[in-house]
Amino acid sequence: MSQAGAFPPGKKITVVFVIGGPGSGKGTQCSKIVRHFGFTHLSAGDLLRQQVQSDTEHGAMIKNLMHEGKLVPSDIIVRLLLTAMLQSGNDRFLVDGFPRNEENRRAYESIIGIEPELVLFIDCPREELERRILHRDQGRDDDNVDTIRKRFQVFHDSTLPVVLYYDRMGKVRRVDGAKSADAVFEDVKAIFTQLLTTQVHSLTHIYLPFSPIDCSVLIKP
Ligand SMILES: Nc1ncnc2c1ncn2[C@@H]1O[C@H](COP(=O)(O)OP(=O)(O)OP(=O)(O)O)[C@@H](O)[C@H]1O
Ligand SMILES: Nc1ccn([C@@H]2O[C@H](COP(=O)(O)O)[C@@H](O)[C@H]2O)c(=O)n1
Ligand SMILES: [Mg+2]
Repeated sequence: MSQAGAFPPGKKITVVFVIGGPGSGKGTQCSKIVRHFGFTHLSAGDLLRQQVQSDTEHGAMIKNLMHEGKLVPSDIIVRLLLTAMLQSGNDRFLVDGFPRNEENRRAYESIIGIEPELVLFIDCPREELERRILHRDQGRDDDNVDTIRKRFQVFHDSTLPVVLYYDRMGKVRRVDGAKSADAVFEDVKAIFTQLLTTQVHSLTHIYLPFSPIDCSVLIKP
């Protein structure tokens, strides 16, 4: 049963999925989008790392799966995303690093059920991805050569098919992630500007079922 009704009624919730290989720049671009467009950035990986750090019920299992570059059960990550969305009080969300596979996508549709407006796909060659991650000094347990290789395999085998699914729906906006972070954001900025302009335009064309003169028939003599 979808929890879409858990959001305040009458509030349009905008969800954008941000998908790309490990190290493609999802977090980097999401930080820029937040500053420029006022979205709430929900990093699936960060939500899971918080579970590990706070040693929750699933913390140990999540830690082991992340160390292996494997994906955690979809209901866990989807319920973490839902809780974060509801707690934020915002109505615009960047869901970073999700969905990662078909199971993620189906669990999201079943539990949250808010169709993404767009899927931002940050495309970047593998050699560049590996270079970035091995130079990234964030102390992540999964930024080692072995785990990186497994994460790449998951991205290729499980995540790219999800990008294809949304591409068939015309929802994917691809950017060249190999450019500089600022140059990538120029492309990202154009995509989000178009999205939000279209949304404002659609709101100003709300259909009124009757013209003002019709009201006269409702006024008792
Ligand atoms: N366009 C870019 N050019 C060069 N370096 C970049 C670019 N974008 C991000 N980086 C750097 O590459 C590393 C990975 O970036 P980031 O953490 O944003 O990627 P990510 O897609 O969120 O990765 P992960 O999936 O592992 O969380 C960081 O050190 C970041 O500073
Ligand atoms: N939908 C997801 C997203 C992430 N994970 C696990 O977290 C790891 C790190 O993700 P980043 O986006 O921060 O790179 C990822 O390798 C997975 O182990 C997940 O299980 N499901
Ligand atoms: Mg990231």
